[in-house]
Amino acid sequence: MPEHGEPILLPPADLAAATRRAEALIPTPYGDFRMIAYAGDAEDYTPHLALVHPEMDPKDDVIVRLHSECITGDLFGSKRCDCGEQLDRALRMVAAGKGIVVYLRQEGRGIGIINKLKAYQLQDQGLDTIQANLHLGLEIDARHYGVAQGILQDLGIRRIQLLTNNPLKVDSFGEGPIEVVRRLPIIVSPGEANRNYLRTKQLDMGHWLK
Ligand SMILES: Nc1nc2c(ncn2[C@@H]2O[C@H](COP(=O)(O)OP(=O)(O)OP(=O)(O)O)[C@@H](O)[C@H]2O)c(=O)[nH]1
Ligand SMILES: [Zn+2]
Repeated sequence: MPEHGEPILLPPADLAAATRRAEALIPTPYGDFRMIAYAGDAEDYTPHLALVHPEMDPKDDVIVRLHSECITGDLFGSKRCDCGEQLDRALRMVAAGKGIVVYLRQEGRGIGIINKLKAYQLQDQGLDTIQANLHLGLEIDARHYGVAQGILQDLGIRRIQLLTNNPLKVDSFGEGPIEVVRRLPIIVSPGEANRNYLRTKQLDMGHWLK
């Protein structure tokens, strides 16, 4: 076990190995979705989740949101980030546009909730979201999107309209089998608690927030 303060090495994420494990219809305030769980291991308690509109047509340019897990924002409405509002907006857009939300279990940009809470504590001491990860000996962004591409392929999708402000997310599709035909912005108005965070994302992480 690493001593306190030592860098924590995360296991290499073999995310592309996830396969379809179970599915069921989930009625939500946004409408009905087919929820499909994808995991490398059938006993995985945190599988990636695809919420698929019942009339999604894989031959369309499907509206897709790849949403990285944020327990604080998605579940509890934390105002420190924009995730909860983005998820709400994405679910609305996907419900209206017969698309898909892929909920990727990459909490805290892939460092997990324990490290994210430590990073928040450092941010309360004056570090920004990038410096806090680095101070913990962790990557600024440890996420991978290969698994999401595997999920989209499993659903028969070839062309997508991607809901994101993050250039790295668009770039992750590279020359792969899924073509991003359009990027759709998903911008949340800043509030008091997330203003600095959003400014760092825009100025230092290159997010398209204008
Ligand atoms: N390590 C760390 N993770 C954070 C912090 N704030 C939010 N997150 C995580 O960041 C992830 C969301 O990333 P964002 O940069 O907000 O958005 P994105 O998914 O890269 O880009 P969009 O598609 O435009 O939303 C989620 O996994 C959150 O848990 C933070 O201060 N530190
Ligand atoms: Zn968040």
